[in-house]
Amino acid sequence: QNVCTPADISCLGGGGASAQKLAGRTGIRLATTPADLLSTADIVVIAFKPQHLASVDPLISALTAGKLVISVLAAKTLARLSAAFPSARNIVRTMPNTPSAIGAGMTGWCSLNPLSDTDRATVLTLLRAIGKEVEVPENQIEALMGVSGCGPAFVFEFTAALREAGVTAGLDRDTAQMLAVQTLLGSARLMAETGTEPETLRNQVTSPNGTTFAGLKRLEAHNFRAIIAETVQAAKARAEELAQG
Ligand SMILES: NC(=O)C1=CN([C@@H]2O[C@H](COP(=O)(O)OP(=O)(O)OC[C@H]3O[C@@H](n4cnc5c(N)ncnc54)[C@H](OP(=O)(O)O)[C@@H]3O)[C@@H](O)[C@H]2O)C=CC1
Ligand SMILES: O=C(O)[C@@H]1CCC=N1
Repeated sequence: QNVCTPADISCLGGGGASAQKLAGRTGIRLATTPADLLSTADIVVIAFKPQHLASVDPLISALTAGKLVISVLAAKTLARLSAAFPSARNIVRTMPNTPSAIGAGMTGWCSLNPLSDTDRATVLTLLRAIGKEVEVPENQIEALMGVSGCGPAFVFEFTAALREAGVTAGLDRDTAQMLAVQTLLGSARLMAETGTEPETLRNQVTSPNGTTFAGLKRLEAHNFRAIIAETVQAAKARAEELAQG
């Protein structure tokens, strides 16, 4: 989104090929060691798997002194991050989602200490470059993870189910896939661009005793909303469990 240039960014992986590929694809600099990575950095984004936090602590803890650390690690609390990066000038815990890859992400975030005006502006610029952002109290991050962090997977599963239902109903797979994806996209844009409640838009599709009504009755009979509530609750509960570990 042109908020910075590739020359402003350096990356370091964990010994695999991902950082090299990223650098090759984007033109950002591939650092050779944590010291090389962090010597000129002011902001450090950590994006490895949560279970790697313990093993990278000794390498980078000291090197983050005075820097702003931004974490995307699921289930790693600000207290845990603060223990790992005790001399960072501040720490931001984020929960992004995969649509950020195309600038349509949704990121929830919170910070260890109130952000300075400069750091807040930087954080907002970075997060808005990949989609929308919302600041939430840390005790809401697990709930937010259940809705928007894991949510894309639930939406993809719904899309696949809609496609398969189309195939069962007599469509070929490619046509059913196109219908399902465009229906999701169009419905999401209609909600986002009009700001209208989904229930109102649903009602606008539903003629009395018509075809949509017949379909919605089946969703209700199978407790669609209860299933979704259980799904989000399970993700939230697992996130809370992992945060304890
Ligand atoms: N997937 C999602 O939807 C979401 C994921 N997250 C969080 O994002 C993080 C990354 O997840 P994801 O992208 O799926 O994971 P990936 O496995 O795709 O990426 C992990 C990255 O971490 C690097 N890495 C591994 N070990 C180290 C190390 N010791 N030091 C530095 N880098 C290392 C890997 O590099 P290499 O190839 O060199 O090993 C790789 O680039 C996780 O913490 C996850 O909780 C948060 C929100 C949503
Ligand atoms: O499943 C996970 O652990 C990560 C966190 C949110 C989305 N994916």
